[in-house]
Amino acid sequence: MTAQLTLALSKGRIFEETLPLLEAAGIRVTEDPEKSRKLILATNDPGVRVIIVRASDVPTYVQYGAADFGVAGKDVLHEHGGEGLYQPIDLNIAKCRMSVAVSAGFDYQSAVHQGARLRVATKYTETAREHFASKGVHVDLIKLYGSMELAPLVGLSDAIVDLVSTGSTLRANNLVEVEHIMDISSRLVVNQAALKLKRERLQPILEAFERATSLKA
Ligand SMILES: Nc1ncnc2c1ncn2[C@@H]1O[C@H](COP(=O)(O)OP(=O)(O)OP(=O)(O)O)[C@@H](O)[C@H]1O
Ligand SMILES: O=P(O)(O)OC[C@H]1O[C@H](OP(=O)(O)OP(=O)(O)O)[C@H](O)[C@@H]1O
Repeated sequence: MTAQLTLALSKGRIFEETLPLLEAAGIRVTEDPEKSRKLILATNDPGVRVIIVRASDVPTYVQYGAADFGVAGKDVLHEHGGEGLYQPIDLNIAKCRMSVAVSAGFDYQSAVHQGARLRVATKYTETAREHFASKGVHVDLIKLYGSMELAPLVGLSDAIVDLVSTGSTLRANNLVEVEHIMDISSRLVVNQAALKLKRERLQPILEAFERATSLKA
């Protein structure tokens, strides 16, 4: 009997941008997560199923082997730490950057140089902690789960650490990007035990993903 493979994806951009890669491996998801409330989706391959989880939960499902493989942003992987995960391929999808942003009138350089504590609101506390520690800037981190752009506008924080792509969310809220922390794209992550035990099933899919990714680059 061939092993069943479970792929963890989040709804939205990661699901949409992974579909062509799956197709390159001959796999078609037969249900639409935007239309269905189902969390386990079938594919045309009876040996492969897709589970729909929150973007930030993908590494956890894969780490514990509840999914054999998944797709997660570098932002999410950096926060998770990557324990128990093999990360063979940068899929070059869901591309954006992690940045520090402040209200347009805020003098960030002076605030940083004066050595005062900076209040920083973010969902990405580990990444922010590392970034400011490497610069020797003292920060008070305020953990948020979304709509980070609001925090400086209502006095919750001096700065935010968030993802930026087109910059339109920052512009719409009169914020400016003052530091680029890292470029972000999504990676394929594989459970380390599954990589050994289900290698025969996984390998052709990983190879197809790799080919499709390099063709796109
Ligand atoms: N504006 C963007 N442009 C391109 N890629 C993005 C953008 N925003 C986020 N991403 C990338 O896509 C991934 C998934 O983002 P998505 O918005 O679907 O989930 P999320 O709302 O950040 O996560 P969660 O549901 O766990 O809170 C992010 O982890 C990031 O790597
Ligand atoms: O620079 P931009 O192109 O405006 O993208 C940046 C926004 O995208 C992400 O949010 P989210 O995924 O909630 O928003 P989206 O799906 O509307 O991009 C991120 O947290 C920013 O708020």
